[in-house]
Parts: sequence; structure tokens; C-alpha cells
Amino acid sequence: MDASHVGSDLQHVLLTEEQIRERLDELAGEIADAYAGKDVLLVGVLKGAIMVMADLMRALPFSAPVDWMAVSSYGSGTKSSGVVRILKDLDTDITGKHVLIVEDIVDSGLTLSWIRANLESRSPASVEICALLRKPEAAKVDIDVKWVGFDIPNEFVVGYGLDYDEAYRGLRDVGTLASHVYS
Ligand SMILES: O=P(O)(O)OC[C@H]1O[C@H](OP(=O)(O)OP(=O)(O)O)[C@H](O)[C@@H]1O
Ligand code: HPA
Ligand SMILES: [Mg+2]
Repeated sequence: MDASHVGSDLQHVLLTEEQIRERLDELAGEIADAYAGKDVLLVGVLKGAIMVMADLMRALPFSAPVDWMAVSSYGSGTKSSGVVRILKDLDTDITGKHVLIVEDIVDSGLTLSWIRANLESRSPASVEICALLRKPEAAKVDIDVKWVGFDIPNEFVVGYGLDYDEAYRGLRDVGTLASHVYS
């Protein structure tokens, strides 16, 4: 799949690379203020959070350790199953630590509410969430996301780490897919 083909699969660009970078710079400033004088562990949720993590950690004015969890709830479809499995657990013992979960998207909220409860059961000092995207109309559970990049409409989006059946994660912008991709 070459780059021009991938581009033509997008129907509508919702967020450009530039908009994403500017917003992450703002969030990094707020996060830095919130954790001033504290050590924080950044926990990325594979695979979707790879781009957000890479850009957010470079925008932060301090060097925070990074760890990763891999869970799966979507598989190859466009709907969350709500059943979360840990595919890769943290390498770090988070007892007594401040944890900031870094995610690409809160859609139904099922994945993050499960991850947060799982991490909270390990006696950390605190657990907060930073997610680049949130779909307020899709929420199935109430979840407190302290830092949100953008609220977006209830449409399936790809790019900047987000996939459809493992494709499109490398797109620099975030957008919706043209209908021909699904058929
Ligand atoms: O709020 P929810 O409805 O639970 O959806 C959000 C989750 O779904 C996606 O992950 P996915 O399972 O597709 O894995 P991936 O990050 O490897 O693409 C996304 O990265 C979030 O982790
Ligand atoms: O809109 C989405 N796009 C890609 N992956 C996702 N996982 C949850 N929602 C989405
Ligand atoms: Mg996915």
C-alpha cells in the first residue's frame, strides 16, 4: 500500500498533524504543572498510543520513565467487545507511584475504565489519564479523563496510531475512512 493510496482511503481529515502537535504541547504544559515536584510513570496502551506517547514525552519538560501495557478489546472490528485481555503487562511495580495512562482514544470508555481499575488495584499513589481523542456520544461508562486532546464526533477514525484492521496507523493526520474501504 503506497502513501497516495492510503491518503485516498480517507474521506475527511478531522485533525491535522499540526493541530495535534499544538494541542499536545498545551497538554504537556498542564501535565508538567500537575506533576511538579513528583515522579510520574507514563504508561502507554499499545498499540494505538505509540504516536501520542512519542510526541507527548518529547513535549514534556522533564524525563519521565515509560512503560507499556498491551490489551485487546477491538480485535479486527470497529466495535469494542468490552472484554479486555492483558496481552502484555507492565514491567514496572507501580506500588506508591504516580501513574499517567497515555491513550489514543476513549470511545465507549470500556478499555480505559478496565485498565484504570486494574492499575488502581496495585496500590499506586495516583492514576490519571491523558487521551488524545474522546467520543462523548459513544460513552458507555463514566470515566474521568483528566487530559483530553479533542472531543470528536461518533465516527470511526484512523491515523496517528489508530488503525482499521491494523492499517493506517502511520498516517500523520486523523480522519474518517471512505465507505469503499469497508466494503
Ligand atoms: O473506549 P473503547 O471503546 O474501549 O476503545 C478504545 C480502545 O480501543 C482501541 O484499542 P484496540 O483494542 O483497537 O487496540 P490497538 O490500540 O492495538 O489498536 C484504542 O486504542 C483504545 O485502547
Ligand atoms: O474510532 C476508532 N478508530 C480506531 N480504533 C478505535 N478504537 C476505538 N475507537 C476507534
Ligand atoms: Mg485498534
